[in-house]
Amino acid sequence: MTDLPSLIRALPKAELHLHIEGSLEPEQMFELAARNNVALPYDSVEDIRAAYRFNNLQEFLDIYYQGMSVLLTKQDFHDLTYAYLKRVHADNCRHVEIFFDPQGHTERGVAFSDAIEGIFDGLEQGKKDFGISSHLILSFLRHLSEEEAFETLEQAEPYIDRILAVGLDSSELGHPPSKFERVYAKAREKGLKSFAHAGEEGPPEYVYEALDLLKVDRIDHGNRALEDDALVERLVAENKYLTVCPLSNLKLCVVDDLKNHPLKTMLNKGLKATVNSDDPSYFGGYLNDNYLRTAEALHLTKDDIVTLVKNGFDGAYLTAERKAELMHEFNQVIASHNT
Ligand code: HPA
Ligand SMILES: [Zn+2]
Repeated sequence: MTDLPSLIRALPKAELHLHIEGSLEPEQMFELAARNNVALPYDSVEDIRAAYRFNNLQEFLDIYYQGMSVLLTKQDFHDLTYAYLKRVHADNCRHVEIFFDPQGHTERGVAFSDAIEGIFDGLEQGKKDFGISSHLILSFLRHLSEEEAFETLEQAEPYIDRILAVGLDSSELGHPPSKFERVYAKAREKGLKSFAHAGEEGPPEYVYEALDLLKVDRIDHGNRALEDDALVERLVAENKYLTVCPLSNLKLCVVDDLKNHPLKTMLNKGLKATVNSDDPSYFGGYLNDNYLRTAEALHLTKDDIVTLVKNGFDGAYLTAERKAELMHEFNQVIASHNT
C-alpha cells in the first residue's frame, strides 16, 4: 500500500497559481519594515498571524495590500521571490508560474522597473540555486480601471519578451472580465497568454466572459463553473486548465469545509484541475500542504494525485525539454513508491 503523503512530498510538482506578494511571511514583513522604515499596524509576528481571519475575498485583500507596503526596493522584490522559491524547493516544486501585482506597487510610488527586475533577479537566483524553472504573469487589479490596466501594460513593454501572460485579480464581484476586453486584446497582440481569476466569488457568467471576451488560456480558481453543466462541458471540451487553490478557498470562505471542496468533483467531471497555494503566507499552507490536506479531506487516491500533478505539468508552459526532464523524475518517484 502506497504511503500517499510521502508520495505527495516526493513527487516533482509545478505551481501555477501563486501571487508573489502573497508569499510574504510575517517575519519577512517585519524585517523589511525595519529595513525600509515603514510603520506596521502590528506589534509582533503573532499579532500579524492573528489578523489573518477572513470572511471573504475583500477582507483578505485589504490586509494583503497593506502587507505589501513594506516592499520598496529592487532588493526587497528579489528577497521576497527568493524566499518563496527556497520554501517551495523543500516541497519538491520544480516549476512555478507566478503572478505579480504591479499596480499594488506603482500606486505607492515604487518604480515598475524595480518591482519586475527584482522579481526576475530572484527567479534567476532560484533557478541557479534550486533548479526551479519559472514564468512571470503580469496581473491587472480589476477594481481599477481598464485605462490603468493599459498604462500598466505599457510599462511592461521593455520586459514583454520575459513575461508569459496577463492575469486579472483582486475584487471579483462587480468587476467582470468584460471590463478588460480591450486591454486583453492588446496583450494578446503582444504575444502574451491570457489568464484570469474567474468563478472564485463571481458567478458562472464571469467564467463565460473570461472565455468569450478575454479568450483565456487558463482559468484561475473556476469553482463556480460547477453551477453550470454546459459551462463544465465546454471547459472539458476546450481542455481549459483550472488553477484551483483549496486552502485559499477555505480561508476565504469559498468553501465551508475542505471536506466539501469541489476538487474531486472537478476531476470526476473531467475538468483539468491543478493544485496551488495562491497566497500561502496568508492562507496557512504552501504547495504540499494544499495537496496533503485536500488528499486527506477528500480521500483522494493515488490516481487522483498522479492526475493532479500531471495536470500541473500539462497546464504549464514548459519547454518540451523541461517537460521531459520533469516527467522522467516523476516516473522515477512513482516507480520507487511502487516497490
Ligand atoms: O485569491 C485571490 N483572488 C483575487 N485576487 C487576489 N489577489 C491575491 N490573491 C487573490
Ligand atoms: Zn489568486
